[in-house]
Amino acid sequence: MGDSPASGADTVAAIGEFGLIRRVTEGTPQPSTTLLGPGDDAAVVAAPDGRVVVTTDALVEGVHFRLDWSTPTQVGRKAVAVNLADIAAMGAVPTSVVVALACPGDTPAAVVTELLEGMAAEARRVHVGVVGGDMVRADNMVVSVTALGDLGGRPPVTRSGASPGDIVAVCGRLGWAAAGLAVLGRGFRSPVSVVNAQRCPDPPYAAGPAAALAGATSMIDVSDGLLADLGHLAESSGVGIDVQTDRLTVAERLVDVGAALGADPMHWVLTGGEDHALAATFRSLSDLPEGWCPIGSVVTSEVGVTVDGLPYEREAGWQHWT
Ligand SMILES: Nc1ncnc2c1ncn2[C@@H]1O[C@H](COP(=O)(O)OP(=O)(O)OP(=O)(O)O)[C@@H](O)[C@H]1O
Ligand SMILES: Cc1ncc(C[n+]2csc(CCOP(=O)(O)O)c2C)c(N)n1
Ligand SMILES: [Mg+2]
Ligand SMILES: [Mg+2]
Ligand SMILES: [Mg+2]
Repeated sequence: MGDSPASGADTVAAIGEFGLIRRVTEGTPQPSTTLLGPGDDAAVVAAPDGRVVVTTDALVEGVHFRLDWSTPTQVGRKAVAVNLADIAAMGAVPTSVVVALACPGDTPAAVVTELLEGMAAEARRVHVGVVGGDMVRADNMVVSVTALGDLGGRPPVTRSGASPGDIVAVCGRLGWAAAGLAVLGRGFRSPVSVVNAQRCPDPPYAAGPAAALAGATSMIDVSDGLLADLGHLAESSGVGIDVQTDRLTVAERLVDVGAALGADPMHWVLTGGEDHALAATFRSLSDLPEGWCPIGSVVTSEVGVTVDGLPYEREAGWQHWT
């Protein structure tokens, strides 16, 4: 599964760049919004409302995933999912995905094909195609995805539209991937529910456009941690946000894992990234679409995020390089 380099005929180096491209693109079905798919210098995709939403995020082996923790399929799914979550966080629906893969030459070709199949599978969940990509040599694996999306005629839901008096709400899981990371980091492989949440998120894609339709005033996906990402909303909007911990449910599974590892599960909920829940603000409680839960409010205090009215003393979320 990638932890022992393959030798012989079926490595990336043996098949070569163009053989590999043929292997992963030929015969791949495309949805009707793909007007011209992989194989030319660029793809052509429909942009139904004349505007295109575009986002990109890269996953790096050893930083975002380990091939002894996750299958190539899970890594591929995750790489696409984190990007589709950013499209959803704008209130858009995805229209297509392009992918880039860098890996060493002794990577088994099966690792590459499974990874790309995982990407295509996650894209298929939202009825979009992988319409192009790139494959290059590198010392470590890097998977980079660009996703395009469509606003369906609505304005984008930005990070900057929250105002005092708004309700802060979330849709999706919080703390599960962080619990999974803690489990994997200690060398365990179970409970599988939290470990799988770390291996690949299950973002509530449809909740983004639903929030937009319901009049969400701002929105973000939780990639780095709830407090860290609400911090981006607060800063962009120039507001304060207070999170009420009695509004946050800590799943029984997280309580159990926290007890087993001597960790505080509420800390995972407040600061764990990688579940890609959506967090948004709404003018009133009655605006919240199904599946959204109120967790706090936008306040007039200084710009930033508080927890139960107080500053949070620990790290608010993940930061590269610190
Ligand atoms: N090198 C860059 N050049 C231009 N814009 C960038 C660059 N890196 C990040 N940005 C922009 O900065 C903003 C914040 O980026 P960030 O990666 O933190 O957002 P995100 O993808 O929502 O979070 P995450 O990466 O944790 O999933 C985005 O609009 C992104 O496009
Ligand atoms: C092997 C391994 N070590 C650590 C982590 C934890 N981790 C990595 S990136 C990130 C935040 C989102 O990143 P980004 O801001 O780049 O989207 C988190 C919580 C992991 N997933 N795998
Ligand atoms: Mg990003
Ligand atoms: Mg985001
Ligand atoms: Mg992102």
